[in-house]
Amino acid sequence: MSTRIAFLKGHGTENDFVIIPDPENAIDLPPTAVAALCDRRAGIGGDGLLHVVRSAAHPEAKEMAAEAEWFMDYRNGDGSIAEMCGNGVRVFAHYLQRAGHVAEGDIAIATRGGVKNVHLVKEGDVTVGMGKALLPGGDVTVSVGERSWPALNVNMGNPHAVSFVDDLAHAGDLFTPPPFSPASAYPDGVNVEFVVDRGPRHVALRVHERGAGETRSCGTGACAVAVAAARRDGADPAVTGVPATYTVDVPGGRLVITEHADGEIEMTGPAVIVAEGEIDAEWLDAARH
Ligand SMILES: N[C@@H](CCC[C@H](N)C(=O)O)C(=O)O
Repeated sequence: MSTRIAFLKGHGTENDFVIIPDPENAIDLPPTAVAALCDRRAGIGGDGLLHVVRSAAHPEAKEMAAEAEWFMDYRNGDGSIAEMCGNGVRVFAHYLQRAGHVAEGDIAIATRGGVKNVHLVKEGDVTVGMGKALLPGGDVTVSVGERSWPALNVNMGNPHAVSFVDDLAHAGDLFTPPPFSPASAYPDGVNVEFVVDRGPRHVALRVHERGAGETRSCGTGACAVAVAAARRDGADPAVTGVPATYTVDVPGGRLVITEHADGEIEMTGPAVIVAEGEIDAEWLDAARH
């Protein structure tokens, strides 16, 4: 009889994840195995994978262990590594609470994008301190077919290009990554958000995620969009001294983003676990090669 490995499946505004609890970092998860697990036909299916590891047990997180017991080793659905995942960190924290590893209240989670503070309540939405946005500057252009738009380069730990468009349909089918220029703006690839207005401080987006394709939501992307919208609207909290709150509709739901005068950004949204089960270890072993 083959060994089985526990997994869960969850989502945040329908940005969906395979969750692999592995406190001691004992499970080998090369990119091929991650891509196989995230495959929607031959695997479990997900936009990405949340590898749940104790910080002290992971070489990339050891230095954060004193501050944050758990490390979100985030992988994109194609097996590539990303610095941060905003929807993922809410689902990650919710999993830790459900598994009894943490209690309600404030907890710190280590990510490649630094330690993030998550506020957990008994039931309901989860709020994450996402840190500050960096605006590296430069003129960036994103295009789809014959159309092109200026984009704001926003770094939320991971890279984003935010373009305001007249109609979300202008983003096309998003089957392939939208071309951007200059290539030097994003040497490691980029997540691209297309944004329209829905009302005062209320926008909607579609996103093409690096390493995943078009997804139903992107938490870091929603934060990047709120930052871009605040600059466009003359509501930059660093200038006005007043926090700017934006409602960001995504195809899979709604996120609320507040940027404070000191630049710190908070995101609130749902976190859902939908299933748990076991992976056949022989299948996973074959997927590693
Ligand atoms: N869906 C995520 C972002 C995941 C990482 C991204 N694809 C990247 O490569 O940077 C989110 O909710 O932030």
